[in-house]
Amino acid sequence: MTTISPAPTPASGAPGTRHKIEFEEVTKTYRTDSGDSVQALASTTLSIDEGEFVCIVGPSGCGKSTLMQMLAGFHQPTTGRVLTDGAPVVAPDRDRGVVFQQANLYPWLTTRANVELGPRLRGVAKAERRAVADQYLEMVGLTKFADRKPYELSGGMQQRAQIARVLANAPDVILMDEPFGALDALTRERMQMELSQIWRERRTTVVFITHDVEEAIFLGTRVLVMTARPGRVMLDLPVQLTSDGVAVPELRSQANFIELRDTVTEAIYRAQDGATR
Ligand SMILES: Nc1ncnc2c1ncn2[C@@H]1O[C@H](COP(=O)(O)OP(=O)(O)OP(=O)(O)O)[C@@H](O)[C@H]1O
Repeated sequence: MTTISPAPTPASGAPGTRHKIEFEEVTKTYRTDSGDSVQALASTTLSIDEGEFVCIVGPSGCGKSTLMQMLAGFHQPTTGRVLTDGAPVVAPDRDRGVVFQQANLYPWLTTRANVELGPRLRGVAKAERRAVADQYLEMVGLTKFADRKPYELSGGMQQRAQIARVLANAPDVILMDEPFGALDALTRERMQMELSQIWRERRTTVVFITHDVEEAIFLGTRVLVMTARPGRVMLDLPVQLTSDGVAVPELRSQANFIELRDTVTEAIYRAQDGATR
């Protein structure tokens, strides 16, 4: 039976334990072009351990992408600190690979050249980087399309190529912002299975934003639900549906899956209601 426990206290590790990712009382307020302030994130303290697959859900505009962009190093917090391996995040870094909703492949490069790009920019020798690219292209089922240009690939294939490109950079942490949001239902399910498989093989720390509650529970080892803006984590649920944490399609009809889905959905409704009051 899946355990549902209340959100852990902010510093959930033992004293002196170093987490993979830490948010220490992080807030974010944007200043718009017209001079207004928009507080996207309320004070957020959160820790994520190595190998966790953390899914973040919440109402539209609640600050999910803001949280991830600070973790990626695209934005700095207004107050507080974001740390990885105990060091403040000050800029984007190849240790944190980002997969966006729309695959952002370079259109003039072949699929293989796109995947090879990271190792190439790091000065990895040609034979080695080609071997790395081919390994990941095979992993995502794109070997036959290695010499094609992105426009010759379907949306799902481009997304797989983007994932291969991120993996080829051997990041410590993979950040995914609604990576399957633009895909049709069938492709989306296939991609979820592939991602789960990749995670089983590598156990890379993953932070994954989605609007799809079932996707979050299916993939995550932990699901965070955020309140409406200014966002903060209102629910922090561990998910243990299989012994190795890997998703299989049958999970969706299990009673504990449905129970978790209802708990998370109800929390999102509460968050939305809170926003409209
Ligand atoms: N660069 C920016 N300048 C001003 N306001 C911003 C900026 N980026 C985001 N915001 C505002 O901050 C709030 C949170 O945005 P964010 O994109 O983080 O939410 P989200 O939860 O990812 O939304 P969605 O689920 O719709 O993608 C929103 O009100 C948004 O309009």
